[in-house]
Amino acid sequence: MQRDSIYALPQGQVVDFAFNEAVADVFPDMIRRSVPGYETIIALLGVIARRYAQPHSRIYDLGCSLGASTLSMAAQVRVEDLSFVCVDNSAAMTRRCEQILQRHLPSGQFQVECADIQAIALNNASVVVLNFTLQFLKPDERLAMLRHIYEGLLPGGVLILSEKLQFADAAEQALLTDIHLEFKRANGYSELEISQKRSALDHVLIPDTFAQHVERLEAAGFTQVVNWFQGLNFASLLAVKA
Ligand SMILES: C[S@@+](CC[C@H](N)C(=O)[O-])C[C@H]1O[C@@H](n2cnc3c(N)ncnc32)[C@H](O)[C@@H]1O
Ligand SMILES: O=C(O)C(=O)C[C@]1(C(=O)O)C=C[C@@H](O)C=C1
Repeated sequence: MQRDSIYALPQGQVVDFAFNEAVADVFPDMIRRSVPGYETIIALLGVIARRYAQPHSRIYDLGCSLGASTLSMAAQVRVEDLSFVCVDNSAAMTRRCEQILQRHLPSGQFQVECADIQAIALNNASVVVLNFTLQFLKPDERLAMLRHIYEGLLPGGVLILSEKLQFADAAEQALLTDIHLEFKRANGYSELEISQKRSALDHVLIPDTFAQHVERLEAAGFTQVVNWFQGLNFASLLAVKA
């Protein structure tokens, strides 16, 4: 695995974070060292998908990056005639994702699309995964995305939504941000790497509060919303369509 050193040297002006070739090259290392619980979430996604996957349906992995969620689900799910649709608008990601999935899954079982997840057709879905992707959409476009997913889900289908959280309570926000920075230091990131990445993500990753997520999921139509994981300021919810 290639080590992430993207922000190791001082950059005159830190540009907005983008999922480009350089990020795609180091992505597995970057996300493991940045998101507390990432590996656990990936492993448990598969277990959750196993419960909800329906025969003759599709699983959508939206903002798939290198396909980690799809690989975990494909290893767990055991139903007949199930296919995976993996979508990302970064060509650097989808090119690598296609190669990785080809090595692990039968070619008829998956498709990888380079597209905006807001523009894709979505239907016959038993499971939809947004693993750290919704946070990159403009806040005023997020409800429409969830409604689109809800419409494309089969009855009994599930959306698994993982996000970085922010907190309405200033003390809770400060405490969890602080421990998250300690987590990054413990994983070998320098102060310079941490601060440059924070500037790069500033207007790009806009987190919501847990309450905003629940309210938006309910507004989109989901009846059961459950917080199944939290590691510091990162959480994952599951939302079921009745
Ligand atoms: C943090 S990564 C997701 C990680 C991945 N789901 C995983 O579990 O390993 C976010 C991904 O979402 C993609 N993305 C962001 N906005 C998007 C959009 N509007 N349409 C498609 N992909 C998008 C990015 O290119 C990036 O690869
Ligand atoms: O908050 C941070 O510092 C992060 O790095 C978070 C985050 C994410 O949640 O997607 C941002 C970009 C990278 O893809 C990996 C992790």
